[in-house]
Amino acid sequence: MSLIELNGVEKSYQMGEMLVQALKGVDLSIREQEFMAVVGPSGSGKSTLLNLIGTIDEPTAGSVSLKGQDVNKLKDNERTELRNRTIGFVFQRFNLVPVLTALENVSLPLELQGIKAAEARKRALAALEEVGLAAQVRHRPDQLSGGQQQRVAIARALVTNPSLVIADEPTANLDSDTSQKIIELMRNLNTRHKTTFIFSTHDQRLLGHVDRLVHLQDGRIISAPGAHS
Ligand SMILES: Nc1ncnc2c1ncn2[C@@H]1O[C@H](COP(=O)(O)OP(=O)(O)OP(=O)(O)O)[C@@H](O)[C@H]1O
Repeated sequence: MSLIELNGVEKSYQMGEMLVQALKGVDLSIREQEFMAVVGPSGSGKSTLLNLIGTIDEPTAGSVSLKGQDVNKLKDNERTELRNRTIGFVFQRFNLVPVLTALENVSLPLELQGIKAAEARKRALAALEEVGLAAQVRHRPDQLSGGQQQRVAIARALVTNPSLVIADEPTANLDSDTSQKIIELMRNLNTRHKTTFIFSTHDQRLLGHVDRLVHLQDGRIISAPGAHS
């Protein structure tokens, strides 16, 4: 079974008088454990696509299914619950809570799920060790480099054991060496945990590790070869 299935997905935004068609009929099936990149020029619809896959936005037409469930047919609270249980997010600007330490940032999603503080800290510590930040757990975001902050964000996305991690331009604010290392880290975690990863990028040099490349242009997929092709 596919983890995610998009059928005939369209997305339009009303901008005053103008209708912007961000996605114009996208069919896409994403399997468990895939490591997939979405590329395309600015404005081609990458963020729109990731937001739909992440169930944080709804299509204007067509359907998005996650684990066999048509997301549009769920009530708001059911969709939020499915999202919290299934998907982790990594952002371009890291989006860490500035006043919290790395450990507290990574513990937070677990505590929000009602997991006791001691258990949450234990799991957060293990996640931070996995991304190579054992020595920085007590640092606040402003005491970490950009690459380290993104590692904290990746640990935070993974600590709840999601099936899928969505990363919208996770390396946009990083230099090219650090960007490579972040993609390699995501690839390692993908292999080790069998978590599906979908990330968007403008950087062709980061595509060496991917199973699949989805190329968007003007709201349409222009190539989406199968895994390992
Ligand atoms: N909330 C919105 N309201 C109106 N138009 C939007 C909105 N979000 C996106 N768009 C438009 O939809 C189209 C696709 O935008 P999207 O952000 O998905 O592209 P992108 O490929 O992620 O671009 P970039 O690489 O610059 O981030 C663009 O024309 C954009 O202006």
